[in-house]
Amino acid sequence: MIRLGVNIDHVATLRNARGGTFPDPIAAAELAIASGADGITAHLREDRRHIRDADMPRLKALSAPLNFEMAATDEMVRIACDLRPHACCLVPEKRQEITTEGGLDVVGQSEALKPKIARLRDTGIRVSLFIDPEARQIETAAALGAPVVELHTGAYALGGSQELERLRSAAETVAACGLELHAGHGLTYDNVGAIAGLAGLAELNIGHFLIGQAVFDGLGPVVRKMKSLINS
Ligand SMILES: CC(=O)[C@@H](O)[C@H](O)COP(=O)(O)O
Ligand SMILES: NCC(=O)COP(=O)(O)O
Repeated sequence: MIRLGVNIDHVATLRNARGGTFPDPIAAAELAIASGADGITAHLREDRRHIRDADMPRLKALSAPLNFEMAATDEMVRIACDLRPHACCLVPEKRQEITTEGGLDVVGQSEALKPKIARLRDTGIRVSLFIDPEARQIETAAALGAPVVELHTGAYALGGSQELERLRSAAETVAACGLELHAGHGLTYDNVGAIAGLAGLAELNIGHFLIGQAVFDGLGPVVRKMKSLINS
């Protein structure tokens, strides 16, 4: 069974649009879990544009594991080590970007990442690195001691014809390096099938599409449908 992590960031985007407390991302996470989500993913961005600090302990208290997406900054490492979520996924961040545009350059930033990964691991947190599907990035992730990589599927989702082959080849490298394989970004009902077919895939993290489609069908049915698509 491939696990489905439901990313609830964009429930918080909607909440923040009016500056109040509705809709509550934690209530959405509870509904997602009740509908079959195996975990909840939340990205505490440095600019707090969607998920806010006060959301994180409430998400951690839920019955499914929390995957805390974060930039590899001292501030975020401190917050994560205090919170102790099940997992932390280190992602790149640019202040002006609309969404996470690419993977973390673990090759270029390996020296800076090494102590942060070690600190998270020493705290008992499972560390995942959100990277592009490139052999050098995967091999460096393994050398840095990260047990998991999440391959960025954004370029594939935008329709790059070579991208599925890159992801397939990357999945082989992930297996050869002995890492656990996750994937996500930009996935929908229409494009998830080929990604769910990647050899060795353990987990998908999906957010924007699920929250958008929930406007039409409701979050429970949407989570159930995605869960059945990824495991069919
Ligand atoms: C890292 C990632 O792919 C998702 O968490 C995504 O970043 C959702 O948040 P944004 O849409 O703000 O990027
Ligand atoms: N890490 C990817 C993620 O959590 C969800 O990305 P998206 O489905 O919101 O594009």
